Amino acid sequence: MVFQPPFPPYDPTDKSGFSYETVLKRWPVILTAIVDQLHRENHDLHSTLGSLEEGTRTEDNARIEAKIVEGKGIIEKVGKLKYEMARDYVMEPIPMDGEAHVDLYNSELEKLAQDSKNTWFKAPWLYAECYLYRLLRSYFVQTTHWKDYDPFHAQKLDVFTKSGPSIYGIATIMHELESEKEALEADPSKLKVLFQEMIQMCLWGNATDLSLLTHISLAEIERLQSVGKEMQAARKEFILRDDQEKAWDHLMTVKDGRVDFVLDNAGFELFTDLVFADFLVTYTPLFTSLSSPKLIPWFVSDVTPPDFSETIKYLSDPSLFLSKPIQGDSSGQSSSTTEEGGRQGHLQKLVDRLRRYVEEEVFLLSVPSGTGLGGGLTGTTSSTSAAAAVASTTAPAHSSLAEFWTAHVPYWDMETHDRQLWEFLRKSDLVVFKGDLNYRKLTGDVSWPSWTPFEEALGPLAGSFPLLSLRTNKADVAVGLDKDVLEKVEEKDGKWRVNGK
Ligand SMILES: O=P(O)(O)OC[C@H]1O[C@](O)(CO)[C@@H](O)[C@@H]1O
Repeated sequence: MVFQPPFPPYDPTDKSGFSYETVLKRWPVILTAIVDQLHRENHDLHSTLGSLEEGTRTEDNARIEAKIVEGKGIIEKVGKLKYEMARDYVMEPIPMDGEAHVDLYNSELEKLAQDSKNTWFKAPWLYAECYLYRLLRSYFVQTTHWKDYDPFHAQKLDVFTKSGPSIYGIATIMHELESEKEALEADPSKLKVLFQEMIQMCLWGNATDLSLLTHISLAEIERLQSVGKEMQAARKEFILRDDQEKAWDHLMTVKDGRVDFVLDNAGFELFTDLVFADFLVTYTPLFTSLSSPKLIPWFVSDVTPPDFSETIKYLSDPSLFLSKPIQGDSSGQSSSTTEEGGRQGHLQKLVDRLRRYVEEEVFLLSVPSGTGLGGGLTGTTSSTSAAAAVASTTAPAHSSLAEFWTAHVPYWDMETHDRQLWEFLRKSDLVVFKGDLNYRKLTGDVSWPSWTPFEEALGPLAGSFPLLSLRTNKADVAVGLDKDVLEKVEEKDGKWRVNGK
């Protein structure tokens, strides 16, 4: 039985909504960026060919030429898609490309056709956006040479390299906290304050405005302890709600427990997720942290299995960040060498610990190591399956743990659509859903009145497992607000639903 919410889904037929703006302006930009990226790749391939001597036609040449032709084919498809989208054409069925969910997406498309909602400006936004990324994936999967290509990879890496200052800042905070470990462990109430600060840090990792990250230190923790809840609330600091306090109390008592992260963006946000996981497995009795990536390039910047390994690798490579200017440094002067070395040392220590957690399978990915795009194993597979440690007792086959996240299905239907995954998450001690899209899927992206309690908006998922949703607002749906708060926020900032602040 699928859940029927009492409100309609957001869709672009409401021209004042964010989905209209997205279909009209934002998706075309994303599609154009893919075309530009492919042109660049093809140009590079041409240059490679050009640099080879006349008459040296090798197998490699033939392969490069074939890849260029296929690249042109994808460019044409993306261009056609952009044309049709702008003109509100009917959305075509996804071709049988051998990867997940073709039938699921296409049968939903047929249902939408019955109500004449199977076009770009009429389909529910959540469905259409997920369909878009799945359709794009089919263009690559159907080729021989671009199957493993992530058209967003260069963008993800570029953003990551610009996050150096925030990454170093957090590494230094973690370093300082480590030196206070004894004081923290001796006083669980300090750890609770730290938990709420970690949630903040992990939350703002999802924002575009990284300046909202706070500085955490033992002194700051003690100050927060001393001012108490009312003062914190008055200063608009984030405080734990009662149910979050209960979740914390549970985490502190559970033995060999597991925290799950349903990941969102690669790079800096993934780094903050790993730091939060590091805090949880280091300071609570939690034993493992299992992260769920997306199996295909998704919403531009989401973490795929190759991104996960790459992030850990690049964090160890200072050259990636060191050339970048320090954000917020108005002096225009670069930091001193000693300072640089100190920051580098703090990051290295943190990264060594993260690496060790990965090696010791304290940090697990929900797919085997070496999983490539689409879920297949790449040639670089290591013998250990990352999911194996968990799988040995509790997990179903890896694809069941990963595929659901690239379906369009609201999470209230998780039990119906992917019972194995639902059962698996039921054994988790905390499931952290990162980012806006996960929030939209948790609430079904329907137009709930904003004072609807979060639990109600979760539908039948409520109570399945302890969950924490960390999202900076990038879509219209928002629930769980008191009416007076809603009124104030509407007055203060007309764009609060979508501007991520
Ligand atoms: O990375 P996040 O936080 O999930 O954001 C993705 C969100 O961004 C958007 O593209 C809007 O900015 C939404 O379509 C989507 O919900």
